[in-house]
Amino acid sequence: MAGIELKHIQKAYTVDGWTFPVLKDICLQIPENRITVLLGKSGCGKTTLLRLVGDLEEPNGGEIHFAVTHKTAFVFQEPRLMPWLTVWDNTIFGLKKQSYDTGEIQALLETVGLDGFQKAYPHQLSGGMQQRTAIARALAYAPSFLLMDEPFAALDHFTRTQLQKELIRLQKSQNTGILFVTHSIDEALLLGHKIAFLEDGCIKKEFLLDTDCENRDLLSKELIELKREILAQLHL
Ligand SMILES: Nc1ncnc2c1ncn2[C@@H]1O[C@H](COP(=O)(O)OP(=O)(O)OP(=O)(O)O)[C@@H](O)[C@H]1O
Repeated sequence: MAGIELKHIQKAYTVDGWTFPVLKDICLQIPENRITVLLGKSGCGKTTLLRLVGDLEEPNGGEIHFAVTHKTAFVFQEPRLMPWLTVWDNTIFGLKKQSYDTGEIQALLETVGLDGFQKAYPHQLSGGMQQRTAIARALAYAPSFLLMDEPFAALDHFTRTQLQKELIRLQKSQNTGILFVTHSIDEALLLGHKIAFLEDGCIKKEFLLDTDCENRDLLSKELIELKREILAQLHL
């Protein structure tokens, strides 16, 4: 099996003696080398699902199947960099000394647009550059799947648009699978090869997009129609 398969995943939390289900019956195929977007309203359980896939939490029921070899790395909404470390040292943070190639790390920093900033500290970077460092750190680990939890939500429109484009380029060049959480329909339409709409603890609908991510136009007839279809799911 290639990619990740979620079979009838359940997850409930107990707070103050009261147990409530968040994920009731999640079935989803997350393909390798593609961007799968998990889209849904605030509080519907997107982060919970991402944490289960990243093995940060255990499901109460169901199964998660991975391809034989897999490595996951996270990128969160906040960059979560070490303030006392440079861009370079943040990027290699967590890697064993002999396990990386200096030339490859340099190439990675060039790819994410941070060449020349290797010696800069986080406070000397813009928000977008900090998030690029977080992406470089995750990619330095050479994951088969990158798990991204609203990584651009805190950025301004222009930086967000630029990083979305860069992510599409990076995904192609690194051939990494991405599970990307967002509650922005536009972001889902721009990035997703597959969009999984999460509601009421289940994947209510999946949308597959044929067009190459690099050539998407939110104002195209195809994407406007798809946006209408997604909005219709929201019952607003
Ligand atoms: N560790 C926890 N203990 C108890 N309840 C939790 C825990 N983590 C999440 N929850 C609850 O699970 C529900 C889903 O939370 P989750 O963060 O997965 O949603 P989300 O879709 O990612 O939301 P948002 O888009 O606002 O980030 C919420 O009601 C939240 O309060």
